[in-house]
Amino acid sequence: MADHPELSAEERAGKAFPVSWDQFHRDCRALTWRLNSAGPFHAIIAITRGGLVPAAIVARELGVRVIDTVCIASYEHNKRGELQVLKGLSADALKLGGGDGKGLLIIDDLVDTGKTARIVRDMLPKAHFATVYAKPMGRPLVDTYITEVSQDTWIFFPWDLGLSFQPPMREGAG
Ligand SMILES: O=P(O)(O)OC[C@H]1O[C@H](OP(=O)(O)OP(=O)(O)O)[C@H](O)[C@@H]1O
Ligand code: HPA
Ligand SMILES: [Mg+2]
Repeated sequence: MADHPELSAEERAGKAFPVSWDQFHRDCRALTWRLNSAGPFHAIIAITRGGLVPAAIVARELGVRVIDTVCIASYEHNKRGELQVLKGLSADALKLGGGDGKGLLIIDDLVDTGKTARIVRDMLPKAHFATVYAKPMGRPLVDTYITEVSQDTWIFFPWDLGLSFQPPMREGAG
């Protein structure tokens, strides 16, 4: 190990914000309530992979049946790597959005630094951009979100969590 090992994004974040499946489902429904008045939308564009889960829930609630993906990888576990666009928008979805994204709904699970959002916004400048959670740096790039957490918070999504023993809060209690 190096003398000064680089801190991961999660370690830098410091605070933990774990989200259960129930909570996530409720937050996605709350997001849909807000989006309902911003639509109608011709199609949903999910930013993979984290955007796939909220996109499925929102699509069900709004009755949207055309769903495309923009596949972007930026974090390897909790370390940020180079942003990579692995797959762009399909020609069909681009056409539905008239070339500039009008009437399309882009969905991701969260916006953190905003770098992922910036790439997709540049692809579809007139699309509506929604995330379930937002941190201050990325928030200006999002049109609709539900919960803001501080920049030094790390959000743990239910698909990355499992049940485990929790020691009592008071030291020595048993
Ligand atoms: O605002 P940013 O700093 O760009 O970070 C936000 C992005 O990071 C995460 O995706 P990640 O690249 O880790 O891939 P995943 O969705 O496949 O987990 C998250 O799902 C967002 O897409
Ligand atoms: O807070 C976060 N949680 C999970 N994935 C992330 N990717 C960027 N920020 C986060
Ligand atoms: Mg993602």
